Amino acid sequence: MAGAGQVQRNGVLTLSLPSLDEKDPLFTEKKRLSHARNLDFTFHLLLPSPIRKLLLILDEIVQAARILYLNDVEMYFMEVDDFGPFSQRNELESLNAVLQMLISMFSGANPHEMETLNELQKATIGKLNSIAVHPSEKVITEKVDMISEELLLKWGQTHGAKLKVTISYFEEANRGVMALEDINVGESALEIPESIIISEDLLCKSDMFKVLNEWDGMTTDTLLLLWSMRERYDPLSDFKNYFETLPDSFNTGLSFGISALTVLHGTLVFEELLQAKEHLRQQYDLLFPALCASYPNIFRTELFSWDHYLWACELWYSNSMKVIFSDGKLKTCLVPIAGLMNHSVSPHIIHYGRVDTETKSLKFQLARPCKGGEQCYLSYGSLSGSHLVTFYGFLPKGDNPYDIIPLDFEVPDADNSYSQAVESSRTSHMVRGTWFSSRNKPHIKYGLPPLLLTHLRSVLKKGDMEDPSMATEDDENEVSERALLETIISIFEPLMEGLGEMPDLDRDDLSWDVKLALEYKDLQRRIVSSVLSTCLAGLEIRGSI
Ligand SMILES: C[S@@+](CC[C@H](N)C(=O)[O-])C[C@H]1O[C@@H](n2cnc3c(N)ncnc32)[C@H](O)[C@@H]1O
Repeated sequence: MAGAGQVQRNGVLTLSLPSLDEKDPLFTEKKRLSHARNLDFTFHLLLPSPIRKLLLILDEIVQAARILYLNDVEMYFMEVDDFGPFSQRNELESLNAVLQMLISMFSGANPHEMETLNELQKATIGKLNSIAVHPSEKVITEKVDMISEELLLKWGQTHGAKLKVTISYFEEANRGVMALEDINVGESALEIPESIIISEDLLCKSDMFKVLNEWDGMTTDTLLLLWSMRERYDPLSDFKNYFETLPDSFNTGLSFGISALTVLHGTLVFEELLQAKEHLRQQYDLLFPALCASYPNIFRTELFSWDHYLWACELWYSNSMKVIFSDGKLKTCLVPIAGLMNHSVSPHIIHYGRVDTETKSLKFQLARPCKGGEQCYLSYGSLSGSHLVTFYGFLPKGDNPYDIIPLDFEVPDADNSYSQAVESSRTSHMVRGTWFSSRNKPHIKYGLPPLLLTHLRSVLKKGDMEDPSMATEDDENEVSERALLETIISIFEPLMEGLGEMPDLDRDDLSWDVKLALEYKDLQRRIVSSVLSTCLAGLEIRGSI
């Protein structure tokens, strides 16, 4: 998306957000939505304008930016008369785009324009500061051994890393990074030189690369995995300081034991975990013991066990980032120091994917301010709880808007009348906790996604067509609304039964994996229960129960 503001000399200030990107998979949807809402991405301001008017225009600009930066889940759950905010991620992205647009206009602006831009910038920063965030976790202050982390920081700084953060211990997430001073929007909390980022570029220097390049089916990702398995134990590694800060075990879902898996039986993540683990085991069996037998000097048996392989997989799943390097190539990499940042649904940093070609460093710039002494959080992406449990081994605090339960309906037969009755051709739908829609938005009906309701109404309408009644239109609407709610209940009641009763256990005595599995199941129950409650409340209003 390219765009900028533009200052004109005739008392009109033209503000332009980036235009819609045709490569965006949601391009058509976003175009339709902005038309339907009468929103443009260019705004003309008559100068001078009273502050009240400026703030009204700013609201409109933010509304347009929200559409520009919607992702597929946010778009799916969007209600007809809901203008946002849609999520913290979307809000941060939108407000930062507005800020960038304003900043780009300062040079070349005359005093009147400058005054207006200043007012708009102040109001945008005010909006950023007022985003409700989940409180930062507490730093553990008692003496914790941080020798390897301190060595890592020193090593990074000698290689040119610039840091406004340090490494600390936190209650839930183990290590994380803490701001040493107040850091403002746009400032970098960390700058990591490209030269100390671990990527495929290192592989060509390795003897592994020479022998494995010809190995059937070898990919760069597998090469990186194998490289890190050996590098971890190499006392002469250039990245010794980095490897020494890594934990002995990662505790992701891929390491769940039988008891935790038993807890998860009947949930989505259960299948996801089994499949992921099975896939990794197959990959391992394709490589070992063959590699150890063919190249015993490079692949020492004791370093390439299944447990070591799983450790390396968990390392890359939970710690790697995708970054565009200064040569323009997108590479999966491990970024020393920055790899210690934790994820939050209220992150400070949302974009960190491109090496700055001037400084040849990866900058972690803040999208919202972070106070000195607080943990500085990253966004790992718009990830669901099941993905976070499987590949990262945690569930974030606070409401995660991407915690969805997918619902796949059968594809209607193309040439029967049923398919014509189904207005939406979409067959994959989803729900999430209805608290996301109902909170502060009392006009929203049921808190269930409009696309799902439309789909089910169409299916039910078809059912009625086969059995035409003599009822009036009002009666019909009332009957179909009840049928809709009853249908949703009939989908979700078995799901709730499948999740079973909450066991009455003292969780402090449980192992990390069983605790996490129970936490995940609680979350699923909360989501399903919110859907059932909203439908039951709807039926009650209609006097049906
Ligand atoms: C990139 S590392 C971050 C550094 C990590 N905390 C450590 O001490 O090595 C990612 C891992 O940190 C943990 N983590 C990240 N964000 C978290 C959060 N919000 N709550 C709990 N654990 C978190 C998870 O174990 C995850 O797999």
